[in-house]
Parts: sequence; C-alpha cells; structure tokens
Amino acid sequence: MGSEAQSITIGVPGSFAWKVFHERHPAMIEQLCAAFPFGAGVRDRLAELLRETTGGVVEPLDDDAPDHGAWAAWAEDRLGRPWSECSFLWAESYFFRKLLAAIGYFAPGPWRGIDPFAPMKNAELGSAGAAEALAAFNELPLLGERGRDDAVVQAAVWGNQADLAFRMSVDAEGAAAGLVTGDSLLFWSLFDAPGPVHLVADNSAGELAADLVLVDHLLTTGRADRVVLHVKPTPYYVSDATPADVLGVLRHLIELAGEVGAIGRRVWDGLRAGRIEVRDHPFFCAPLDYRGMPYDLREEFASASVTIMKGDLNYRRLVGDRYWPPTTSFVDVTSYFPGPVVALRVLKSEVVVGLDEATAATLDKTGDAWRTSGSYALIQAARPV
Ligand SMILES: O=P(O)(O)OC[C@@]1(O)O[C@H](CO)[C@@H](O)[C@@H]1O
Repeated sequence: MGSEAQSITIGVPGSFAWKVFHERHPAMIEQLCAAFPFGAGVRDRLAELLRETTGGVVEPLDDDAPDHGAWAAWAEDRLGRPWSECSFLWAESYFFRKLLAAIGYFAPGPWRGIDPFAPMKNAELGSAGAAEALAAFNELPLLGERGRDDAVVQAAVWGNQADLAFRMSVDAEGAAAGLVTGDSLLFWSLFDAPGPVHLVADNSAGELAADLVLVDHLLTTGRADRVVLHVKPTPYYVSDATPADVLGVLRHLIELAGEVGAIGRRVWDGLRAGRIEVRDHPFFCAPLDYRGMPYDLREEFASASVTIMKGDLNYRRLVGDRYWPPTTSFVDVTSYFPGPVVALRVLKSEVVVGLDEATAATLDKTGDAWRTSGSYALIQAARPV
C-alpha cells in the first residue's frame, strides 16, 4: 500500500465527525433522558460527558468494569489531550463506553446491564417499515435461484440504512439511490466450496433480521456449512446488535407467518444444532481498526471461508478511518486481512475507497453529500493473494 491518508479527527468545525459530537450526541442524550426516568446523578453525568467530549480533555474511566484494563491501555496515550485532537474512530468508541458508565450500566444499581438503546431498537423492530420489509421475505420462495441470491444480498446491504445513530442526523436523506460499486454477483463470487462463514453484524432490528435471512440462505444453499455471527458485547453506537438483540429479533421472526417465520425457525434450529454460533468478542467495541485486531480474532477470520463485514463502522475499521482518495484500491487497503472479505455497507461517513474515477467524479458533480447521506451503498470484495 502507498502512503497512508490522513486520519479523520473530530476537531474540524463543520466536518461530519465534528457534527456527530456537536449535534448528533446531544440529540441522542436528550432522547435517552426522555426514554428513561434517570435521576439527577445520571443526568448530570451525561451532561458532563457532553461537556468533556465537545470542549474538554480526555478523562480516564472511573468505573471498575471488567473491560477497564483494556480501555486503560487503549486510552493511555490520549489522557489529558483535547478531544478535538482525537481520531473519530477512537473518540466515538470511547464516547459510547463512557456513556454506558455514565448511566450506571456497569455499577450496582437499577441501571446495571440495562441497554439504554433498547426502547429505540424495539420501536424500530415493531415499526410499520420493519413489518413491510419482513413481509417482503415471504416472496422469496416465488423467485428463481438467481433472484433469491440477489434479493437476500440486496436486503442485507440496504438493511444497513436502518441505523438509529444515523437517523439522529439532521441531514439524513435515506432514499436508496443505488450501489456506487459492486453487485450481488461479486458477493457470491467469493463463495466456492462450503465452509465456515463469519458475518460481522452491525445494527439490530431490521438490519439484523435481513442478516439472519442471509445466514439462513448461506446454509440452505450450501454456501456455508457453519456460520459465526459476531455481535457487540455491550450496547454501542445506539442500534448495534448485542447477543440479547439476536434473541429478540429471532423471537420476533418466529412469531411471524409465512417464509419469514420459517426462516426464523431454521435459524433457531441452526443455533441449537451448532450450525450457527453467536460470538461477542470484546474487540468489536474497541476503538481500533481491524489492522489492530488481537491474535485470537485474527485466527478466527483466517479460518473463515468468507468474512462478511456489515455496515459503515465496520467498513471504517476495515479500510482505515482516513481521508482516502476514493480511487484507492480496496484490495490494497484490506491486504492485511487474513481471509476473503466482503463489505456490505450504506455510505454514512466520509470514508470510501475502491471507486473508479468516473463514478467518483459523477458523484462529486451531483453536489449531494453522497458520502454521508445514507442514500448510496456498496459491495466490495477481496481475497488474499
Ligand atoms: O456502522 P453503521 O451502523 O452503518 O453506521 C454508524 C454511523 O451512523 O455512525 C457513524 C457516526 O456516528 C457513522 O460512521 C455512521 O453513519
């Protein structure tokens, strides 16, 4: 790979990353305080978190949660430095870890282990939009083989629009304008012989439902002999899926009639039989990109026939959260990854690689905020050489 592009920080006023801290986070905290009867202590800690992260210096964690040691190491060289100098990837992750501590997620008391984002995730899963998207899966048996292959991949890609952190943005547009690169044929070209497929999930609710449909399709078509579904160990980035969410979405699916209910029951059976496994490695909430993944996780991905990376944050962590020229090669920036990898992502941040010059120029000419509007998506794949 050539020289590294500049890392994205949160300190450039008006930039996307700056707006996440100065506009999105205050709105999110307001929503949390409306959704839970938090007392003055929690509300004060949340207000202090906003003050610290928008104008202060990085303070250490003051809890003794099991992940404290890991975080102390990840934060060590940033303590005392202004937040504005921190990279977007690091800062956002530390923000969510501090938010959990602020509400008392790790401490004895009524908020211990309570997912602060559960009301939003549940509302999303029970929404008319989610019901309509789920009902569409009942048409799958009516499609031919190619049609089903295409439909499940498209659903998994565009399911990534249903991201509740993103919906808190003032400029979220949300229409599906199209794929800027890749297609479902590229996705399926990675699958040769059946083997273990790893899916690194992103958001819960509708996106996770679409991911479970894809998991079922991988197993029923023999593309995978086993699927490992990776989720976050703790609530993160508002709507990211945790093990409890996998269960919640699965229970929702199996209550439904038609093919979608049948898919839910097959996934349930797959979990019971060990064909599907759910993992929640601590690294999925780490403030680092996948280049810095620990040895055990690297080994897991190395043993996968294909790893599917869902969503915007996983994309940022996969390619590096940097101002890459959009024509930078996806294969080059992911060459460190220990096995075949495919990204399914709606564009919601400034990072993008792997576009051809003409596409990037056309998108720039539209004058749209195409990198961050959530209207465009991509499918990109790489195999180690
Ligand atoms: O990973 P996801 O759910 O697709 O997106 C996460 C996201 O909403 O959060 C970040 C800012 O908060 C952006 O990179 C992105 O838009």
